[in-house]
Amino acid sequence: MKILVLNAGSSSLKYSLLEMVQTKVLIAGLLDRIGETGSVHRYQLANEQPQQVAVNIENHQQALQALFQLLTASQVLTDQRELACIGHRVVHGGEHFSQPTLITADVLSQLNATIPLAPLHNPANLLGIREAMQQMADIPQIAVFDTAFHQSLPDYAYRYALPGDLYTDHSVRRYGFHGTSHRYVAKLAAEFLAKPLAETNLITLHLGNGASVAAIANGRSVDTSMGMTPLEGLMMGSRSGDIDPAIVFYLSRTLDMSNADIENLLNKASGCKGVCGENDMRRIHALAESGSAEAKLALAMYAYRIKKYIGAYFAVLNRVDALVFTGGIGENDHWLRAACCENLSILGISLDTSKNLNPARPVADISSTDSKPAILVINTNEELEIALQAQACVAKQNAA
Ligand SMILES: Nc1ncnc2c1ncn2[C@@H]1O[C@H](COP(=O)(O)OP(=O)(O)O)[C@@H](O)[C@H]1O
Ligand SMILES: CC(=O)OP(=O)(O)O
Ligand SMILES: [Mg+2]
Repeated sequence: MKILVLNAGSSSLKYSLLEMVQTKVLIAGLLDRIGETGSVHRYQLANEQPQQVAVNIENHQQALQALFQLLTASQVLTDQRELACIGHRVVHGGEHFSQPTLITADVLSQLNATIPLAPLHNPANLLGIREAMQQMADIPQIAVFDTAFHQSLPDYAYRYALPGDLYTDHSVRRYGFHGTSHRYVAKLAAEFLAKPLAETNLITLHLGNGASVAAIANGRSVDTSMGMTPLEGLMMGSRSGDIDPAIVFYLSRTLDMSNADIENLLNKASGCKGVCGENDMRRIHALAESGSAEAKLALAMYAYRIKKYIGAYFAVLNRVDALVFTGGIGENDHWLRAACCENLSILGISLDTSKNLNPARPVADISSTDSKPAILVINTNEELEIALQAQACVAKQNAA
């Protein structure tokens, strides 16, 4: 049984084709710079070297066509009908969607209504869905939401201290994101700790280009750092994370910046990029090693903010079975993991320096024997989690 997972961004299409019986990735790739000059199709077939092909892709329609040509040519999918379903990553599901959902015309129009909540993400996700429905009308298409796992937050965690009608009439609340990843690593963590997920308390740190923390009580998300949009919370590659909202008025009033300028500043030119000019963590370390004071400051700020959330979520959870590091940075950056765990003996956190240097894959405990919580490094797999959830959704539909 094969499932195609699509993650459509405004100028990119990420995909994975999975064989579900052996849970094997047959091919995974990325078409980027859609609609710009110099599009590149990067992909890797199972057990082969990564490939990179220059292509001319003007829109998402052409991107999907190029993808299907490649799937056929490389013989990983000879006929669309081999697909059990297509799983789509949808960043924002609003309050309506807390489960993976079979996409119908009705669902599409409800998804359209979420666009004002996620203007930077959902329009592109929907473009990918529409195009896939055009080109593969007979294959069930399932939406899997980044927000879904966090629908279990209690009201005192998801409400902002704003007038009530902004919530009741305008849906202004914390939603949280990266739920697919937080959920996936939570399952693996519980398995590793040999505890039922429903009895496991965790702090999961998803640290990639976007970054978020979740407090998980008895297997359910009870708080998370991202908010109504993926801009709140931790300092990220190019997003500011938490700031005083009054800075926005100051920028508008004093620097005469437009809403669009400020939105762009906070999303694309802030975070690590704003502080040291670089958003890729590997390059930030290289800059810091070559003596850049700004890069050192960015690293110190990045780790400091994570530590503050760890402290806060200990207070939320009371008992923490494990701290989980995941995402490109969480999985690979031993310096950062050490910096986040430094001087947290008050919480019983104690890292084993040598285990931290080279953790086993896909799950490793890098805590020292006297640490109270385990400290786990877990490779996330959002594509696999989306495929598993899409598969379960189709099975439920078929049973109904
Ligand atoms: N070995 C490494 N050391 C430090 N950072 C790394 C390493 N490998 C990848 N990263 C960082 O991971 C980040 C990307 O994370 P990833 O989860 O792939 O992003 P995305 O959110 O786009 O999926 C980048 O900042 C990259 O520099
Ligand atoms: C929701 C979000 O922040 O996603 P990403 O990390 O992929 O940008
Ligand atoms: Mg990612």
